[in-house]
Amino acid sequence: MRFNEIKDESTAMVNSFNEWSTLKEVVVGSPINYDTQDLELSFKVFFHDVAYSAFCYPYYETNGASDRPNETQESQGLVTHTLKRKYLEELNEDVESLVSTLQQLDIKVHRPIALSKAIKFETPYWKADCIPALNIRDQAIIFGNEILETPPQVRARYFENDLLKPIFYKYFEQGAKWTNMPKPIMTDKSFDTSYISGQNVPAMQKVYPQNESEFDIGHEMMFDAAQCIRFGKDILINVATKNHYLAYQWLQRHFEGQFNFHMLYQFADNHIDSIILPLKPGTLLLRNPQFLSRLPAPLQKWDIIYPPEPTENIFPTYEDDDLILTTKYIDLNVLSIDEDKIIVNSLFPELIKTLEKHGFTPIPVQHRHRRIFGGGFHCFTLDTVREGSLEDYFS
Ligand SMILES: NC(=[NH2+])NCCC[C@H](N)C(=O)O
Repeated sequence: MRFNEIKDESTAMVNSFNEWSTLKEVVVGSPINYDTQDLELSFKVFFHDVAYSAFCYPYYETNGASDRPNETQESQGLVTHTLKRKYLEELNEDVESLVSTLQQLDIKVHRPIALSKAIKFETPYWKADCIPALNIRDQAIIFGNEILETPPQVRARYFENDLLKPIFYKYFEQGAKWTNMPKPIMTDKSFDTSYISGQNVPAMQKVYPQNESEFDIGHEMMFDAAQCIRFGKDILINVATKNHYLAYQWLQRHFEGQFNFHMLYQFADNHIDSIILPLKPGTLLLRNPQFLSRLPAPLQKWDIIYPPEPTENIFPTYEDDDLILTTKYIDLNVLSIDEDKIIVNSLFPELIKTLEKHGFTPIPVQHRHRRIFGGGFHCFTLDTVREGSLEDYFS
């Protein structure tokens, strides 16, 4: 029997074991039609660390809704935040310049399907507004020749990876393994909120109400790929909740004998690629010395580069009704082209200087609205093909 093949001979075999080996192919996310954020439980839990104060009082204290001009409450109670057009247009310009920079470096760039319009969807359990495949680091990771899709933590991202399917099929045709972790039902009770309540958040029930459902099955596996950092055979994995812990167990069993997972306990609420990024074997970018003693022993012997403390003036000035979704450390989220060249935000020249001092060659690209759209260059990309093979950097 013969089937039509969608083989694209110029696409190579998926091969990526770490964050720094010479980059050959990469997926760059698309911000098209990123208009809306649903301010519901999963979103608020996910962005708690940074956005908590923005979501909360006095609006939610009183009625759970908001009177800000760019927020609306639909009849079913879903509060949505509308992102400003200007930010989206400027973001799109910056993403396009990232794409052309990568192409000039002779790297093959794949793009997801762009969201053609705002899409509302519902599962048997809840409703959401689709988010485009922009922060594509978050829900997929490459382990060698395997594409692994992780189980979403934000409801609006449930179908986001569908926008990557044409790319994953191309790699599948080239021989990639392709695995999905179990998808969560995601009722309110699926979320372990102990990380948040552990911080003594007042009025937990008001801000993060968890209603009962007949479909409740307890805490589920929910976890993002961006909670992992790859060092060949060894993988760091941030675990802050029971939801993450279940995923950690899944990964250990699935990759037993292939990869070692080193748990970092509550390094952050979820993603760690604005805290730690290895730049080459023996050299690590680390947000600050507080994290050093909590790293696996072999890494504590590496050369550590601490980025300069970011100042507010490297960010655009935002208005009261804008939702800031990242810490000021987001520009640490660089993308390595190889062991020398690194794509760095041109708006953080102090970081560029620091990297130059350590012998790297930064390639500046402008990225203005990283705090509004929740990601830097590492978040916006998925490095599907890098040179090299499985190696042990820890012994
Ligand atoms: N893969 C990502 N989307 N990473 C973004 C991490 C941002 C991090 N939570 C911070 O606030 O600095």
